[in-house]
Amino acid sequence: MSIVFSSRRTRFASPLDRHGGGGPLNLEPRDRVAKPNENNVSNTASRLRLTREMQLADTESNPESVDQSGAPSAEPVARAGEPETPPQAATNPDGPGQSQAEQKDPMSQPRAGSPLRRASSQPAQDKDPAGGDTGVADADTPDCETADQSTARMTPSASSDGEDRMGTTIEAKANQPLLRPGTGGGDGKGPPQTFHKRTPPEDFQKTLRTSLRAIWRNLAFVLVLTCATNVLILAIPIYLFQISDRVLTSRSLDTLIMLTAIVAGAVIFQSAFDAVRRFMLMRTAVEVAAQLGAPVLSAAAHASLHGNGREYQTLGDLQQVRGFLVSGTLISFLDVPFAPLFILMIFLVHPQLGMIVVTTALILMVIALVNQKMTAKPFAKANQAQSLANQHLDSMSRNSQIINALAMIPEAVRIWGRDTAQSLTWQVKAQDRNVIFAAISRAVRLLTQIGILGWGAFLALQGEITGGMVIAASIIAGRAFAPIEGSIEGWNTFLLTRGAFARIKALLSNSALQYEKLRLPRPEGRLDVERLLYVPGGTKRVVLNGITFALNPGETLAIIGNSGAGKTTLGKTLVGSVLPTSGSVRLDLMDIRNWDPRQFGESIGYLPQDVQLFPGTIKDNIGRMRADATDEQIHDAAVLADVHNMIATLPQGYETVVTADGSPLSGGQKQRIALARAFFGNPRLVVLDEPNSNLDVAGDKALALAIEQARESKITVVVITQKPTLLSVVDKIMLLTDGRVALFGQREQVLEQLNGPRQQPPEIQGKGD
Ligand SMILES: Nc1ncnc2c1ncn2[C@@H]1O[C@H](COP(=O)(O)OP(=O)(O)OP(=O)(O)O)[C@@H](O)[C@H]1O
Repeated sequence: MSIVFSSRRTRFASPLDRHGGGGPLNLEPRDRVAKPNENNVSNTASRLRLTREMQLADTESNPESVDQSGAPSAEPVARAGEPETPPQAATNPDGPGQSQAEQKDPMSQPRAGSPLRRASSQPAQDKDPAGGDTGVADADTPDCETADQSTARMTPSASSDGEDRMGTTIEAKANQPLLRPGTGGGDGKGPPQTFHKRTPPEDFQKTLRTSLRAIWRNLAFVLVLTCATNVLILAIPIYLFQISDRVLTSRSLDTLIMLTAIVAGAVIFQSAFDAVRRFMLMRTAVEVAAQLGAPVLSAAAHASLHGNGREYQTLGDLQQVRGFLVSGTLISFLDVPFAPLFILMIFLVHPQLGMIVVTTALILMVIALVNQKMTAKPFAKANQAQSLANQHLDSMSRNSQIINALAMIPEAVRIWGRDTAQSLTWQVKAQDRNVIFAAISRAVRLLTQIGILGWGAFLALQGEITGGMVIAASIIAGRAFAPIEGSIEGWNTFLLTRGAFARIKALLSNSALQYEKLRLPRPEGRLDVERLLYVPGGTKRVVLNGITFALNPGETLAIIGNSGAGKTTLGKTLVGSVLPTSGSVRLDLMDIRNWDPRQFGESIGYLPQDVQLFPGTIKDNIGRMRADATDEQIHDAAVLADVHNMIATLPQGYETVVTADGSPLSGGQKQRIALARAFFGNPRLVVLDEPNSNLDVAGDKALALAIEQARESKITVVVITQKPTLLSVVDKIMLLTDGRVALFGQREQVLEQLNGPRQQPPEIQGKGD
C-alpha cells in the first residue's frame, strides 16, 4: 500500500528552499529619489539601459554611492500618497547628467501604472525635455498623447524610442541571476526595469528527438562494453577446458601459471567493463529524467487544459522508463544478442551439442512469446485499476478536510480499496502466469544443461570430444541461456516500459509546437470580445452564446446573472483558460491565442472562483512564485488589494508559510491574498470571479477601493459578482442570462433597466439575493 502513496505524491519544489526561509521585506523606496537630469533625453536612456543595469550591482554593493547622490532614500512607500517635491533639475536637458543620474539610481524610472507611483505623481519627472515620456506619473495629467506615448506610459521598460519595447533588455534580464537569491525578500530596490520576458519557443518533439539521440548514443557505448564483457566471459570455460585437456595431460606448471594469469586478467577486465556499463546505464537513466522531465511536465501542463486530468501521470511513466534503464532486465536484453556467439562456440565443440542448445533457445523464445500473450491483458487491467485507485487517492488528499468533517473516511477507503483490490487481483493473475512461465523456462534451461553433460559424456565415450570440452560446453550453454531467461522474466517490465514510453512520446509529439511569438508592446488593456460561442467538448450545451462586447483600457465591468448563466465560463475565456468553440477574445486588438503566453500571463490578473494558494510563503504567493518578483512589486500588489495591513498582523508577516489547503489563513484572507496575486506585476487586464464571496464588510470596502484604484491605474477590470455592493464602483454592467448578454451598458443605464430609476444598488435576481 505504501507503494501506492509514495508513487503518487509529486510535490512542488518548495519555494522555501529557494529563499532559504525568507527574510523580511525590504521596502526602501529608492525609486522615490528625485535626481537632477534623470528625465533627460529618452533616446539615451534606452542606449544606457544595459550599462545602467550593470552598474546597479555596484550601486547595491556600495550604498554610499546612493547617499552621495543626495537621495532621500529612507522615505517609506506608505507615504507615497504625499506630494513630492519635483526635482529641481528636472528640466535640465544636460545629457551626461541624465546618464549619471540613471546609473546611480536604477529606480529613477517610475513603474507604469503603479498605484503607489501614481499617487505620488511627479509631473516634472515624467516629461523629458524632448517631449519623450519616461514614466507614468503623468497619467494624472490628461495631456493629449499619441498612441506611442500612451504605450510608453504604460510600459515600465519602454522608452519613447520604442527600442526597449522590442525586448532590448528582456534577454539580458532573463540571463541575469535571480533577484532574490537566498534572501527570501528580493533586493528591495524596486521592480526591475523589465518585468516581462519572452517565452522561448518550445518544440517538444525536437526535445524528444534530442533526448532519444543522447540515450541511443549512451546505449551504443554500453553495447560495446557489453560485447567486451560477453567475450571475456568465455575466458572461464576456455580456462577449464585448457586445464582439463592440456595442463592435466601435459602436467606443465608454466602453462598453468600463464593460463591462470590470463584468465585472472580477463575476469578483472570483464568485471570492470560490467561495472562501467552499469554506471553508464545509471547515468543514462538520470539523463532521461533530466532531459525529459521538464518537457514532459510542461507538455502535461499544456495538455491538461483540454485533457482528462491524467496528463500529469506521464511523469510516473518517466519514472518507469528511468527504472527500466537501471534494471537487470535491460542488462539481459543487452546480453541476448550475444547468445548466438555462445551457441556458435558450442557448435565448435560439437554440432550435436550445438543443436541441443539451439533447440532449447527456440523453446525458450516460444515460452517468452506465450508468456507475453498470456500476461499482457491481466497486467493492463491491473494498471488500469491502479490508475483509478491513484486518482481516487489524489482526490482524497485534496478533500481531506471534507472527508474528515463528514466522516467519509470509510467510504473513501472503500472506493480506493475496491480499485486497489481489483488491481491486485489482476496483478496476482498476471504474476502467477509469469511465475509459471519463468519456472518452465528455468526447468528447460537446467534440463538442457543436464542434457549437454549427458550427451557430451556419451560423445566423450565415443571419443568424439574430451571431458574438458563437455564441461566447457555446459558452462557456455548456461551463459547463453541466462540472458534469454532474464529477458523472459523481465518481459512484463519491458511491456510496461514500452507503454510508458509510448505515452511520453504521444504526449510530447501531440503537444502543439509553441512557436516563438512576436513580442508585442505592453498592452494597454483594451478588450474586445466577439461572437463568443462555447459548447463544452462532448456536450451539446451552449454555455456561451454570441457574447460580444468591448472595454476600453481602464474601464471596469461587472458581470452579473443567475447561477449557471455562464459568468465563470466567460471569465475563463477572457483569461484564456477556456478556449471558445468559436469567436474571439482580443487584448489590444490581438487575439489572446496569438499573444506570447508568458507575456499575456504577465499582462493579466485572474482571481478564480475557487481560490487555491500554492504551498509557500505569502510573498511567494503574491509574487506568483516568481524568483524575480521584487519586494516592492509584492508590496504594491498587497497594498492595492488592501491586504498589507492584514499580513502585517500575522506573526511572520509576508514570510508566513501557507500550506496547500490555505491554512493558517481564513477563507477571506486567502481570497484577499489571491486578489493581491491578481494585481501583482501591474497587469493591464484583471478578471475577478466572485472576489467578495468570502469577504466581510471591511473586505468588501477594500475590494471596492482596489477596483477604483485599478481604474485610476488604467487597469481594465472585469468583476463577476452575485453581490450588488460592487456595482457602485464599476463603469459598466453586463447581465448574462443563459449564456447570452441580456443587458450591457453604462452602469446607470443598466441599473435603470434592472430596477427602475433611483433604485441603487439593485437586487440581482438569483442566488445573490
Ligand atoms: N466543461 C463543461 N462541461 C459541461 N458543462 C459546463 C462546462 N463548463 C460549464 N458548464 C455549464 O455551463 C453553465 C455555466 O457555468 P458557469 O460556471 O459559467 O456558471 P456561473 O454563471 O458562473 O454560475 P455560478 O454563479 O453558480 O458560479 C453551467 O450550467 C455549467 O454546468
